[in-house]
Parts: sequence; C-alpha cells; structure tokens
Amino acid sequence: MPTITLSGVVKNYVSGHAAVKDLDLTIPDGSFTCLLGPSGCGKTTTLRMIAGLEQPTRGEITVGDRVLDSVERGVYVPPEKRDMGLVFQNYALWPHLTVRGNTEFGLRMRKVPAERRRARAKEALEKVRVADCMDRYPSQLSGGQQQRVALARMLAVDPDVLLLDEPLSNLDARLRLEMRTELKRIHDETGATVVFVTHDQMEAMTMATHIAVMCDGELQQVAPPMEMYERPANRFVAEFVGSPPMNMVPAEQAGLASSLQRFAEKRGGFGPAGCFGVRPEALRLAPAGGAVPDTAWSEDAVVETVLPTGPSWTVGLRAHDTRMFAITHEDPGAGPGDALRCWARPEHLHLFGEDGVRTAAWDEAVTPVREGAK
Ligand SMILES: Nc1ncnc2c1ncn2[C@@H]1O[C@H](COP(=O)(O)OP(=O)(O)OP(=O)(O)O)[C@@H](O)[C@H]1O
Repeated sequence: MPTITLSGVVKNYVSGHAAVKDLDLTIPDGSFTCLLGPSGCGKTTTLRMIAGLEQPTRGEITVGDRVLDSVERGVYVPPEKRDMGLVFQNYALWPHLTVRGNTEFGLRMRKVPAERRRARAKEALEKVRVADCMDRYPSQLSGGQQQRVALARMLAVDPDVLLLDEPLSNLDARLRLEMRTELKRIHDETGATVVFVTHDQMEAMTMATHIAVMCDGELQQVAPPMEMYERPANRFVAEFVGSPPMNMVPAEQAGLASSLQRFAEKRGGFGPAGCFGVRPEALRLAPAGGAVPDTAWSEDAVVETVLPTGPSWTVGLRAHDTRMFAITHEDPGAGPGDALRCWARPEHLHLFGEDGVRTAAWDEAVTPVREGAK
C-alpha cells in the first residue's frame, strides 16, 4: 500500500486567496487519516490536490515512489490515472443509471467481465446496506441512500487509496454512527489508505488512526487521536479537539498555584498572556469552601447551567471572567447561581505559552520545579 507525501505544497486560487500554505504532510500507508479543521481551513483543497482535481501552486505530491505532482519538475498526473477512489459530499451519481448501473460504472470502465462486475457491485451495495435498492434510479433514493451508493461505487473498484470528503454528512445520526463503524471495518478489511475530510472532531476521533488538524491553510499537528487529545500541540488543537472544548484559564487569574507560575516562568514561555488548560472531564466539583487535595489547583466558581445528557451532566461554570465546563458522572446537586469549588489534579493541567504553543503538562513540569527548589 502506498504512502502519500505532500512536500511544501502551496495552493493559491486565482482570486489570490492562499488556501493551503506550505504543507508538509505524510499520510502513512494503510492509515485512516482524517483532515480535520473548521470550515475554510483548506481540507477539501488538500484532498482535491491529492485526487488531481486541483493542481498545487508549488510543491510536490507523491504516492509511494510515484510523483503525481511536481510544479518544479513540471509533473502532473490527471485524476483518472491516479488509481484513487473518490467520494465527495455531492456524490454525483449518474441520474440515467440505476443503483446497480452506477455501482458497476467504474468496473465497466476497467473492462471487468459482466458476471464479475455484477457480483462485485452486489457485494459493495450489501456492505453499505442498499442492496435492496439495486434497481432504483438515484432520484428515487433519499440523500442518505445516494451517499451510500456513492460509497458502494467506490468500494466496488477496490482502490488502494480512498479519498472521502464528508461522505456521511447527509446521513441521520444513527446511520452516521453505523456507517462510521462500517467504514472502519472496511478499512481494516481492505488495508487501503484512507484520507477522510471532516470538520467533526468526534468523527475524526472515532475513526482515524491519524488526525491532521488544519487551521487557516496551515497544518497544526498530526498525531493518533488519543495522543492529540492528551498532548495537543497548541491552544487551537486543544480547543478544537474535544467537546466541550478544553477549559482555558488565563495565567493571571487569581488562584493560580504559585508553583505552576514558577515552573512556567522557568520555561520562559508562559508570560502574562499564557494560560493553562484542563479538560472538562478532569475538572472536579466540590462544595464551596470544601476540601480539595493539597496538590490540586482550585478555584471558586458559580454554576451557570446544568445540562443532563443521560449518562453524565455537563455543568457550565464561571470563575472570575472565565467560563468553564465540567463533565460529571454524578448528579452535581447544584443549579444556576450556586457557588462551588472546582479543582483539578496537577497531572491534568496543560500549560500554553503566550504564543499558544503547549509548553508542557504538569507531570512533565513538576520535575524541573522540584529540581529548581533543591
Ligand atoms: N475555487 C476556488 N476559488 C477561490 N477560492 C477558493 C476556491 N475553493 C476554495 N476556496 C477558498 O479556499 C479556502 C479553503 O477552502 P476549502 O474548501 O479547502 O476549505 P475546507 O476546510 O474544506 O472548508 P469546508 O469544511 O467548508 O468545506 C476557503 O477560504 C475557500 O473560500
């Protein structure tokens, strides 16, 4: 299976807009890599360049040792010669072909014999659970069914590289969940390299082996999902991955543990505009004035909202001017306006410098502080 490599890739649209800025990204062979970021950050442009539907303004794209794009060397391989399966948001099925006809289309182009074609199409349609619609036309299908037929059309061809741009966006919540599981299974089974564009961090977290977070045309971090969750490279990633997002507490805020401040100063990057972050599930609640562990960071807070979600409660809090969320698995027994004490264990704190870069987590931090104190 091929590794996809983007080196120094730039895309400026004719309008002068820099959609992708100097992107270096390696998509490991056999990985399920999600390009994740807010609307307009350059995810689709990146995917379209890998597909060959857009040409980079600068830089190089290779798959294995095959150069697909090199502006500098004058190489450009057109989409149909890249052997990649594509499914885009606007699944573009042929309106005059039945579901079976659409699913067989790519195989017909590859001159696969009729019997084999029928079997492969049926198998692919069964995988995405629309085999019972085989003889219908796209106009007789719901948006979700059309999206699944588009997936089947791609799967029938069995490409080594699958490029998917928000392919689940038209499905209802339940089907979306089912299709995520299904896509993961298909990935495990085929071992194909999957590049999947989404702005939904939950989708990325649940499906990806690797997540590449983009912001404003720039790559912020590439890492396996849990590594990104536990060690986000900067504030943007910390706040984009996770829901509700990581709570950010300004360094200046009263109650900041002095040892934390000392450590941060030692690192030289915290500064007055720096902050520390704590995930909602790591933020604990205690009664106002109640005891918290000696080493914990704590802060008095007022409850703003309590949102039961079934298995847990999401509690909105305000501490000084900072809004925070805590997720608790026990009824918080408090309502809007009530005073509480929120606290977190030091190992759950992340430090971010003035430039937004994560300096360290507390567990990485305590050692130098202690050494300094000796
Ligand atoms: N054909 C085009 N001409 C000019 N600008 C474009 C073109 N296509 C995209 N852009 C701009 O490039 C930037 C990146 O767009 P892109 O579609 O890659 O973002 P995205 O992250 O996929 O967004 P979304 O999640 O909304 O699809 C945006 O600012 C967009 O307006």
